Amino acid sequence: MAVQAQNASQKIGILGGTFDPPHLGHIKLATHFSKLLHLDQLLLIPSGEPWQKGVDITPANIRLQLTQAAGLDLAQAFIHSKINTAITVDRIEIERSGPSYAIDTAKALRAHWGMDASLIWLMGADAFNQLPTWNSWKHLLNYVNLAVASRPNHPMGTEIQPELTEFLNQHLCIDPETLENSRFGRIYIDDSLAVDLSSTHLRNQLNRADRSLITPEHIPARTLERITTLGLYKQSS
Ligand SMILES: Nc1ncnc2c1ncn2[C@@H]1O[C@H](COP(=O)(O)OP(=O)(O)OP(=O)(O)O)[C@@H](O)[C@H]1O
Ligand SMILES: O=C(O)c1ccc[n+]([C@@H]2O[C@H](COP(=O)([O-])O)[C@@H](O)[C@H]2O)c1
Repeated sequence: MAVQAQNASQKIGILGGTFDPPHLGHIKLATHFSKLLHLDQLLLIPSGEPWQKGVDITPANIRLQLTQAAGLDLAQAFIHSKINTAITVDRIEIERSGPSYAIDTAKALRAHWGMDASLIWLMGADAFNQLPTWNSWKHLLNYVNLAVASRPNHPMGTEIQPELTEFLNQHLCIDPETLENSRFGRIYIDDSLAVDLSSTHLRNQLNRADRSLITPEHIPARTLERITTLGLYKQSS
């Protein structure tokens, strides 16, 4: 059984992503876990060099602007849902050179927030299924917990490798209270989200003639406005 640290004081959620662009899947993931886990802070962390995403990624400084707009959209969603979590867009991965490894971010955030904070890395089932491809992935839980949300077309269990199943069995907790009171070392799986949206699909739609079909139901209002102002994801670009 993994070492667990109990009685955390501050609860810090971490949502890392390429955010190319941010969408309602990110907003709902963040809203759901901020409420469920009573997060004090949510850090939105745009990836500097998302080394697994290929070459056609929008420059980091533009994705940062989109993430900042999404942070404002999220703040509005929090007011609407009466969630008291503070939101910060953290440039930690953009300011660090080289590939964006979660382990480096987790270590730096632990040093920043101290040993008493509960650090909770939020992710979708697709990211969790890919965890064994991340740099030093087994060490990640020495610094943070994981909260994993279900995602359509990414079933957990069937895609998952034996090594990850064993890791999950060692660290799984079945209730969110255990997670929020642990400083690191636990994994909570939540199967209540079903948002069938992805950045790739939305980029493709924005790139085609059906651009007008994208509404704030897909990409939140301020983020969509920023995409339009910057002229992103157009056929010609
Ligand atoms: N619809 C969704 N439901 C649940 N989690 C999601 C959803 N979309 C993204 N996430 C999670 O948000 C984090 C950041 O995602 P990312 O910025 O890579 O967007 P994406 O839509 O997954 O991109 P891509 O189209 O390249 O797969 C990841 O942990 C991912 O699993
Ligand atoms: O640490 C790694 O090797 C690693 C590999 C892929 C993704 N990640 C992290 O996962 C988060 C989401 O990444 P992505 O690629 O799904 O947008 C982001 O914070 C990345 O830093 C991390």
